[in-house]
Amino acid sequence: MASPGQKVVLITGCSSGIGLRMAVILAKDERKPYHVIATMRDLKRKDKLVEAAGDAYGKTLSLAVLDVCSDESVKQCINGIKGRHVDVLINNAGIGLVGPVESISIEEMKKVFETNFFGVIRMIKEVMPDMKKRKGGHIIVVSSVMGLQGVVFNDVYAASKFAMEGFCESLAVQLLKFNVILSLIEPGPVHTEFEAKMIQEVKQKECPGADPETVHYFKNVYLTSSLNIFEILGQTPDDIARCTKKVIEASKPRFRNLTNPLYSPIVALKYADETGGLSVRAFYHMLFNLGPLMHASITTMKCLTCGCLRSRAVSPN
Ligand SMILES: NC(=O)C1=CN([C@@H]2O[C@H](COP(=O)(O)OP(=O)(O)OC[C@H]3O[C@@H](n4cnc5c(N)ncnc54)[C@H](OP(=O)(O)O)[C@@H]3O)[C@@H](O)[C@H]2O)C=CC1
Ligand SMILES: CC1=C(/C=C/C(C)=C/C=C/C(C)=C/C=O)C(C)(C)CCC1
Repeated sequence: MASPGQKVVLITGCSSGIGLRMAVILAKDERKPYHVIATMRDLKRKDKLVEAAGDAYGKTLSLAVLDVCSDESVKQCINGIKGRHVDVLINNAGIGLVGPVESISIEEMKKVFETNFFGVIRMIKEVMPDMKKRKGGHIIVVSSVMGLQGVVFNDVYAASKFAMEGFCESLAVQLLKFNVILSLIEPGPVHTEFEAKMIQEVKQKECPGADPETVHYFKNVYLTSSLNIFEILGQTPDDIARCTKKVIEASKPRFRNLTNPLYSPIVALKYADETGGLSVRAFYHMLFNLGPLMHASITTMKCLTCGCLRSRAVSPN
């Protein structure tokens, strides 16, 4: 239970990856400003979290069951919290989906929206009314760079994150009137089970209904580029957790928080050309024409962002 003065932070999807590291980093803050309720849909998956939490487990970190796809589970979890009081709600639980659209069933697509979109809304609907009454609270949503810019063969996943962004952009305005803050965290590629599941999905999927040429682009061309991007630009779950902690602790938290400055130029293409042609053509070129040079072109982009190429251009020495 939270001690007086501690903020109650509830996080969804803490069995692995970003949610797990967020729970641990917040619970292990030596000043003990937080009581973290780390939730997961299946407590059988708690061991990694419990081990990483160490001494904090049972003190500044407690566990609860929560499946974001179930009204009952969400209600039960929130009703189990003293006074239903949540200061910071971190919507982290999410699933990926890759593949040619022709080969994905509508049921599979709905599952992605049920988790990534309705799962977040279900949480917000349960927690927000109390925050509005108290005139305080912070809702964090783990979106993605794919909530701003689509990526080939991630059509449905990107759509679920775009939907979330639209929902949050609209809601943030109303919430401000009630002193409730809403922030989006927008990571690029992060090394978690999400990446491993994506690789497994590409390798294992038989892609029924998709033609051989499309399957080749998915299994060979996309997978190679995607692995390159994870290798060159990938962040760790700790990077995302630290960035989120800063957002929670900021005196004026930002609405949008892109966590990876190296990925920003890829998102920026969209805003550089309002017709949308620039990003579509650039991604086409990177994917289908650059092939093995993709690695080099992303490294160049990275160097442009970090400044080393720019400084070399200014000073030839
Ligand atoms: N990794 C990446 O490259 C990026 C990830 N993101 C986003 O970050 C968030 C976390 O993903 P990440 O840590 O990378 O991936 P992981 O697969 O490691 O973690 C996802 C977590 O969500 C949980 N989850 C899935 N469905 C439900 C559900 N119905 N109810 C409750 N929990 C559920 C999983 O639980 P279980 O163990 O039970 O499956 C798991 O704990 C997601 O929203 C993802 O979209 C954003 C940008 C990049
Ligand atoms: C293939 C490919 C790309 C891939 C980007 C990837 C793979 C991004 C992954 C982001 C993740 C995993 C977000 C999670 O929410 C680019 C760079 C757009 C350029 C065009 C070709």
